[in-house]
Amino acid sequence: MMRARFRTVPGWVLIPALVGVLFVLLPLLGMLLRVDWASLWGLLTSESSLTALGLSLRTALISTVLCVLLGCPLALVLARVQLPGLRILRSLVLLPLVLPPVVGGIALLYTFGRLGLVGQQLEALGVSIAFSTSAVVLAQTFVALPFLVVSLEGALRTMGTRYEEVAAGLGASPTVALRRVTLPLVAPAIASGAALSFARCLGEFGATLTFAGSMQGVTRTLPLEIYLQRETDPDAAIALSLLLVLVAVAVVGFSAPSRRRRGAGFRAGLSGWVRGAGRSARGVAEADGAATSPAQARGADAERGNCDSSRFEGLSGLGEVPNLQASPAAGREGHNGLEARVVLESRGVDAELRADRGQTVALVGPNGVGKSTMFAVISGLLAPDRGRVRVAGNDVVDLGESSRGKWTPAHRRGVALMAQEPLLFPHLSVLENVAFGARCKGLGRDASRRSALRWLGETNAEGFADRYPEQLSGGQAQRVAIARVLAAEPELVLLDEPLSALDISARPEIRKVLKRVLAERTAVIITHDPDDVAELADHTVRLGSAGSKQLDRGGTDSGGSSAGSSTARV
Ligand SMILES: Nc1ncnc2c1ncn2[C@@H]1O[C@H](COP(=O)(O)OP(=O)(O)OP(=O)(O)O)[C@@H](O)[C@H]1O
Repeated sequence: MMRARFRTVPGWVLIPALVGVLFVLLPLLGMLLRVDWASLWGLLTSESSLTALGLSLRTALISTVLCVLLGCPLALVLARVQLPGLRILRSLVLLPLVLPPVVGGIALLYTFGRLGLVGQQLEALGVSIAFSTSAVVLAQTFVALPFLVVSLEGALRTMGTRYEEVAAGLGASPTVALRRVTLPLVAPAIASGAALSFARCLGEFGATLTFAGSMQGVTRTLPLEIYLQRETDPDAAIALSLLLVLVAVAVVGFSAPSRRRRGAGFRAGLSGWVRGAGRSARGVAEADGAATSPAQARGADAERGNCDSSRFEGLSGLGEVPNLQASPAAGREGHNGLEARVVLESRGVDAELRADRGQTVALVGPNGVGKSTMFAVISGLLAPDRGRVRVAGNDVVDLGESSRGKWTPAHRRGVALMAQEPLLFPHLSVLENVAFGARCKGLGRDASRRSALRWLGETNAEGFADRYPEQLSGGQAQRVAIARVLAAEPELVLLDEPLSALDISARPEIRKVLKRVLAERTAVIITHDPDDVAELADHTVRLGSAGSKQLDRGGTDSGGSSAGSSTARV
């Protein structure tokens, strides 16, 4: 019986799809029917066939290694670096994808041939490339490189940079983040790109014939051997073609994404994250056993983002805290908490933010006023037009007309940023995630793990140490993320709505954990939830169009003066 299910594809699409399948499979079937099965083995194991096969496999393997070595950096630059002219460079680099291979062969000949641009110099050094096995490798690499670049660049763009940003906050230099985060996360794309490149190398014909010629044992690869045999021994040509088809099927099968492969889990997680969904209210509610009715979901939405900052006015104060400008530490040169002044005109942000050492400041204000922008500048993810940021007494940013032009990279600031979604590294276990920061600081493997276990204990998450992030509920993942940030021992913790992706029933427990672990730490928390302010914050700063304002502990306007420029929109 046919199982009823929601269909996303109209039924008629199956007909042209089937024609497409037949279009590819029929010629292969036609060839299969012409195979002389009785003499197949003899034809495949003839000396000329084995020589050509061996040469093809050897050269394709070397070329694929070259593609990986050159293609990975190239894809990283194309996907991540912003330079003028990079789009044009990208089109040029990918040209071999659409160029007839014979044209590629001619281009290589006039570059590396005896009289070519580079070939002349090489000849003078006694190195001759054209019509050698090296020429085969060059021709194959030339045509196959774009396959790896395209496949990896796409994966890097889909992945975005947020995992690297988390890694930087935990103290990972760009090189460490590349080795421990980026490359493992895009490993499936590298593998499938390499498999495609390998297949392309195996099938390469036009560029090889033009640039390397067809000398048995030296440059005559399998496709060239097939072409030659077609003239003299069609049965041998068919047998070798069958062999090439089988190798291609195996390679394409390896490179095709499999639902069962672990990498697929990463990709699913990544694409969900790219969609900006994080964990949906429903998903988290199910994971944590919370209610999921539409009314509750609406309530959670209201809690999450669209909270008017005027709600904080109605809360009663929980204790008198000196206002920022009057704070004895504030404004002093030796202030060792946080002092930030940020101007970024393109986002309409001009604001100041201060936090005394060991205190938690709640940063509140309406949507779009610049709270996350402040965090991005303080943590080193975004450069302001002008501004100064001091963390624990050190200038980490000092940019402006009359300033020294100082910009400390994100991984050297001691500022850890925690976002709404936990963003645990999906390829690392919970224990490895939490040990990440300590490892970046150079601590040994065992010591890092011991420290990670201690922090997992602090956040009541030691029971998940051996699990992978995809095996955690939203609340559990957030507890692990808190442990990971604290295990990195940052000078300053920035929390950007850390509870808003959680169902409301999961929030009190995480809030309790945060209250405990943030005590005595310098922290700033962006929140739209008055409960967070009441329970976690020593001070509240509200950003708004009339300037940033110091509120007292419960969120009540304490009458403090504006912390931003009086003329500024904050
Ligand atoms: N990537 C970006 N590029 C350009 N402008 C941006 C970008 N992100 C945010 N902005 C703009 O910068 C301003 C400040 O945004 P920001 O995200 O810092 O506000 P926010 O106070 O954190 O808002 P929310 O409470 O909704 O998170 C807004 O006008 C927004 O449209």
